[in-house]
Amino acid sequence: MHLLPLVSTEQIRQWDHETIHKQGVPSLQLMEQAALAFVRAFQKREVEKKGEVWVFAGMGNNGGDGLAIARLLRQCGYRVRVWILKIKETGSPDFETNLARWQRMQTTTFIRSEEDFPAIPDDAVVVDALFGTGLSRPLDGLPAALVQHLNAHARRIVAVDVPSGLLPQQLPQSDSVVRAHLTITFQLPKLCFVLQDFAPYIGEWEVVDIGLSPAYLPVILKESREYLLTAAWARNTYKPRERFAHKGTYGHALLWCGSKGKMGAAILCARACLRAGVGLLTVHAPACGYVPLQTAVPEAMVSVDEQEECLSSLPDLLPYVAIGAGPGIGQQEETLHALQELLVRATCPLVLDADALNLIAAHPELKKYIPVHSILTPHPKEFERLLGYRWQHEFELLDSLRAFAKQHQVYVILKRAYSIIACPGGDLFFNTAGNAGLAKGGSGDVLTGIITALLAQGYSPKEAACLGVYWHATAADEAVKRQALSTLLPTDVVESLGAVSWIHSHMKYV
Ligand SMILES: NC(=O)C1=CN([C@@H]2O[C@H](COP(=O)(O)OP(=O)(O)OC[C@H]3O[C@@H](n4cnc5c(N)ncnc54)[C@H](O)[C@@H]3O)[C@@H](O)[C@H]2O)[C@@H](O)CC1
Ligand SMILES: [K+]
Repeated sequence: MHLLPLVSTEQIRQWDHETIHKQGVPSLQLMEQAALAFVRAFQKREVEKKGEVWVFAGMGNNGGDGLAIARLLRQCGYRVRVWILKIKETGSPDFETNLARWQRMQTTTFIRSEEDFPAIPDDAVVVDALFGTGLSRPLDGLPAALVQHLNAHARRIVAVDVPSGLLPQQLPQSDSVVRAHLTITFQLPKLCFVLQDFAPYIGEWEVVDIGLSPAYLPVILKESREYLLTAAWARNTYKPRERFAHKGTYGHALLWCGSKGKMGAAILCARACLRAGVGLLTVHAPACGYVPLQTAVPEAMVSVDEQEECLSSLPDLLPYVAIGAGPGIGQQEETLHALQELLVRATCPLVLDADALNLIAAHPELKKYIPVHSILTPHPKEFERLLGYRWQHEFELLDSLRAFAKQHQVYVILKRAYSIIACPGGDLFFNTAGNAGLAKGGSGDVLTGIITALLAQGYSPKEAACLGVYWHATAADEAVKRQALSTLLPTDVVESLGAVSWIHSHMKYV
């Protein structure tokens, strides 16, 4: 387990409710725990205490959190000021209690109209505690004006739980949503945190544990259809090498890749496949690839195509338990025919990438031949070609991914920042590891090699897709410790596959 469910605000409210009413944790105590968790994260990130912290609080529980945070930050030595958006007579009970506690230490200023908006100093950090998950509709009137004032004048905004004005289940359409630089959110990440359309509002984000009852987590996990991949999950899923293993234990993979001018793709893919633990590897490549492959990847066997410059045939497929196809193959007519034959004849799931996907997109009649449980690894443009249309927004993208995976009974990996893995059963997995150094030709070839290796070693297609994405990304994170984002090469990612920390807990020195 150890996957993190990405939740809706409804789910998290239900969890709050269960913790308060079934586990008997008073809501005021929960608020204090939330504030404390927030302050710990805040302290690590906002170490400068030169400027003041300006807390803007609403009158619901998010505002109550803000007041408790103000008190705790003050105790930690920050200079804190509090503004309260006064839109009604009385706030929630926990807000009122925390207001009284704060007012015993320091005064507050109430904002009743736009004339009350303060000029915000450049060195102040704004804590946005106006509205949280209780918001029911987009902001308007005075709250909307205050949000716009903060967006226009605050140099740094840290949001409590969610940026105020954001409705996590709806696209942000108005400009009355706080544009936070950092969001410190409670207990679990919300689905919108991994969606591109929400990124300008959420900024960086961090999840803090506020101590909601673990007894309720299984209910959330059961209901959830979207998850975040984590190191703990990867550690659990990864199968360590067995003492009495031999090369046959870890499968014989075939990579069907390369063409003249693109043999590098085949080489990168093959190196990644070997590093990711495959027992035996054969690369089927055009004749022009024979010497480069044998030289650059001596561990791999090479099966030579009849054609000099592009793929036109298949080897006997019987020996192989996993097949990766596509890197560097080009889109020649002969290759198209051979690809169709591969799709028809393969008896194991395939990993399909790059021009294999483009050929399928250009000849949609091929889709019906894709073996069930194959793994497709398009980047957004390739997925758009496969779909035949462009999605308008991220929620539509998620629907399209699910529908495509279900219709064709395949796993789709949408490669981008926060890659998404869509499963035929409807589950979505999100990866938040990795970095912009991966935005370079050759990164996809490495991913295909890793996933093919995992399939060959007996991982299920779902595990191979998810673990492959996570391994690739965390290897890139490891590699940038010695490289800049701009200088990172796919080769560095391959070389770092063995350096990721989650893999090493399995080493047994006996
Ligand atoms: N006991 C709990 O349930 C906990 C809640 N926590 C905090 O509580 C937050 C949720 O608190 P609440 O449910 O009180 O709600 P919020 O504090 O998010 O805001 C709701 C308040 O805004 C008003 N409101 C809603 N929509 C509005 C709109 N469009 N324009 C103007 N006013 C509007 C409501 O009448 C209500 O007073 C979470 O985000 C989190 O910060 C944490 O303290 C942890 C524990
Ligand atoms: K907020």
